[in-house]
Amino acid sequence: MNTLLEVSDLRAGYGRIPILAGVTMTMAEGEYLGILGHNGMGKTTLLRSLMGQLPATGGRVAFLGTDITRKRAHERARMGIGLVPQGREIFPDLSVHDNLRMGLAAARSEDLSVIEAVLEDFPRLTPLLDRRGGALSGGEQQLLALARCLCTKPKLVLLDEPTEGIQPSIIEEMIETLLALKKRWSLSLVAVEQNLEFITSLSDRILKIQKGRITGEAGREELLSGQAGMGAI
Ligand SMILES: Nc1ncnc2c1ncn2[C@@H]1O[C@H](COP(=O)(O)OP(=O)(O)OP(=O)(O)O)[C@@H](O)[C@H]1O
Repeated sequence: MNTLLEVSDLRAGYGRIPILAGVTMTMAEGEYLGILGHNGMGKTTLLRSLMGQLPATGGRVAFLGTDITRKRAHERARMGIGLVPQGREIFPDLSVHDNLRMGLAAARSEDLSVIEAVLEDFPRLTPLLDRRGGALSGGEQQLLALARCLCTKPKLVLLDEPTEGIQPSIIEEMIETLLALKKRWSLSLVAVEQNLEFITSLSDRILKIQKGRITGEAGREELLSGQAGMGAI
């Protein structure tokens, strides 16, 4: 498998406050990578930094062999990186269909067949296409945010705490959808989470983040057997 993402000693923060204190990690094309960490450990900061929304103050990020450390978010989006932010950030006053069209517009596309193709993996959204985004349940909004991101045809999706405040039945559906996407679209994923079950069901590998650094890999067996709960992270 080719290397998709190579992050070396990445540093970033807000103003003078350093948050990422030298993140180093590598992932292969087609891999689903989970990153597990408590509140405030830098998970969102890492994803924003990988997306280019937050400039690196040190280190290097390479995507498919190209150095993207200084590239801005829209350039990274064009290269195939998509972010589904925490809190979803859908457009509440636009219909579900128009939200998806905003995804297309972000990719400078008018090809509506992309929306149809994406909807095949999101049957729950099809009967809701005319409904206002803001009138969807939290779980439906999360599915919409993911579907909208897919309309940009990303190779790599960065998913920020998708299970936050969402019913278990929709979490199950999200896991099934993401696993189907992995096969059908050869998608790669970095998901940051605090939900152990979600991350273990989905990920090929799970890394632990602590105080802005990757501190090691969490074994899936170990996590599933409850030997290494969040207390061990
Ligand atoms: N815009 C900002 N300005 C200043 N500090 C920030 C900003 N955003 C986040 N921080 C700080 O950076 C640190 C890491 O935050 P981050 O959101 O990356 O953590 P997280 O692991 O995603 O946590 P959570 O699970 O609570 O979302 C925290 O101490 C947070 O207070």
